[in-house]
Amino acid sequence: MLHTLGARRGAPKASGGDDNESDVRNSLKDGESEREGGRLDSASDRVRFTAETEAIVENHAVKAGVAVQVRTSLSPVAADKSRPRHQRGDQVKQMSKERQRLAREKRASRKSPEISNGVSPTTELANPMVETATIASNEDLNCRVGCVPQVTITPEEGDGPREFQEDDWNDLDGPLRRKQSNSSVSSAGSSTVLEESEDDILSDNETKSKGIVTLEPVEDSTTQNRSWSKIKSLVHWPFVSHRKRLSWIQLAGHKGSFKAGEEGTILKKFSENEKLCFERLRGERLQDFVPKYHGVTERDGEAYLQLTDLLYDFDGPSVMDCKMGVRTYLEEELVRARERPKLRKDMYDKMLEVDSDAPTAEEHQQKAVTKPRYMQWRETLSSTHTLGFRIEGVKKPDGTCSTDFKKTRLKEEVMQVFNDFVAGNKNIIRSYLRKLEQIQSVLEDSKFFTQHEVIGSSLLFIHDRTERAEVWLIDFGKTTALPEGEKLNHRIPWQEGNREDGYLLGLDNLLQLLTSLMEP
Ligand SMILES: Nc1ncnc2c1ncn2[C@@H]1O[C@H](COP(=O)(O)OP(=O)(O)OP(=O)(O)O)[C@@H](O)[C@H]1O
Ligand SMILES: O=P(O)(O)O[C@@H]1[C@H](O)[C@H](O)[C@@H](OP(=O)(O)O)[C@H](OP(=O)(O)O)[C@H]1O
Repeated sequence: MLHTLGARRGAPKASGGDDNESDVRNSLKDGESEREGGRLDSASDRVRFTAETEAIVENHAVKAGVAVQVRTSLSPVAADKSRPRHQRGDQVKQMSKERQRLAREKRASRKSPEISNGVSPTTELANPMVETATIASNEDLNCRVGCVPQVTITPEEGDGPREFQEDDWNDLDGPLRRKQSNSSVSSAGSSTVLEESEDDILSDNETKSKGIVTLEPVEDSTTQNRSWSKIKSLVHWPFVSHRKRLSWIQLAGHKGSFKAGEEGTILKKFSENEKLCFERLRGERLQDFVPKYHGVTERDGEAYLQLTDLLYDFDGPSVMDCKMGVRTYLEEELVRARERPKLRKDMYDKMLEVDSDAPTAEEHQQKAVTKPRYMQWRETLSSTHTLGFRIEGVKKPDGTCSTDFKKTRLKEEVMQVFNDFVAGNKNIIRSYLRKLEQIQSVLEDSKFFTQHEVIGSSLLFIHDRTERAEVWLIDFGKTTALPEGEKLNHRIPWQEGNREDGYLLGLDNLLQLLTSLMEP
């Protein structure tokens, strides 16, 4: 059984809000009215975009049999016409083929979690333009909001529910999925977009972890990692805890994703992608900054990654999870939402909890939004877009946990949370700064980092009363390899197609922000 403590997530929005918040909302709404008109009607769904290129959208409208209305936004993203239209269309086709290939491979490898390649879809790099990393001013925000390609789906009146397709299964079982085992959708059954998408089933608010959890022990596990088995038999653990429940801190992610592992380890639900990342990290200096990976283990037919429990050596630790990057969804997710849009009622509900004005009139009518739409909204509401990272959750030494940072966006607000987190202790800030500098230098040198799009990964800050302070990179569930020979800079602004994630922009900003906390 899992217990959750701490502040309730997504508390109803206080009225008013600061000027910048209303700017965000107005900006989004302006974008919508701008998109009115220019409609291309067709069969099952009506899809509306403010997107990077008309070519991509048109291409998909034909393929997916959906109606599209397109308006190029005035944002820097939309204004980027540097790549020829035919190339942009080809790029999408290539991604689509790549996904189908991955799905075929995934189906073939379903029996064994060990067999899969987890290679990400092929995309090309757009003309890079290096931008000096600075903490974005609040004035930048409107521009940033304008940069967001939006996807809004309105079911056509009179259209029936869409049948669950073979391709939907491919989505369920894609290399980036690890939650399908809970799904009640069977291959024999059918499902509607709204009624039974796997996302709806798995992602309502109650499934998210918000703080302290009790992890179930793992019994009868069979580890596949020989060296770890050897270590286990050689080391005499002070107490046998793998059959005990573990009181643990999980500041983000879905409940039930973790279980207690062998002494000093935790088990995370298997993800092919994440496993590949840990394997590819072998031999890299970056390994010193990620939880040690002890192989795949199985319980009741379910696979888990066995990882070092980063909390293990701490006494009453304070913990903070910062999700890195200017973007929290994969380009692939954006493309998929256009090709086969799925409406998420749970995400609409989460939006309402924070701001009842956030959904558009259509979204209110459908009582649902697409995942990219929700993720983009989360990014602009928080500091993801402006600072390249956001605070997901904090656990303090008194045991209180908070994950109520959805609207923590301004630099000053983020600094305040950090200062509270370290209780104004400059020794701890200094240690964190040292760690972050090391991480920055290791990342800049890392082959792995250069060759991967790092999305949804967090920096986990942990310190305790001894003033020991450590930072680790966690969560590689959505970290995907680039095609052979391609590289990311991680500071170049994201434009759809260039796969840049803004990870280093976020890290630069974190460093700058903590440095200013050192000032008297
Ligand atoms: N190795 C670890 N040691 C200690 N704590 C960890 C470790 N890995 C994860 N956590 C805790 O669990 C939380 C969620 O971790 P993680 O982001 O890996 O999960 P997830 O299910 O992939 O999340 P999401 O659904 O957001 O992608 C973190 O915020 C942190 O509190
Ligand atoms: O933090 P929130 O507001 O609860 O929103 C969740 C958060 O953005 C997660 O990163 C995302 O999981 P992934 O990063 O794995 O996509 C999840 O999508 P999901 O519900 O589809 O799992 C969202 O619901």
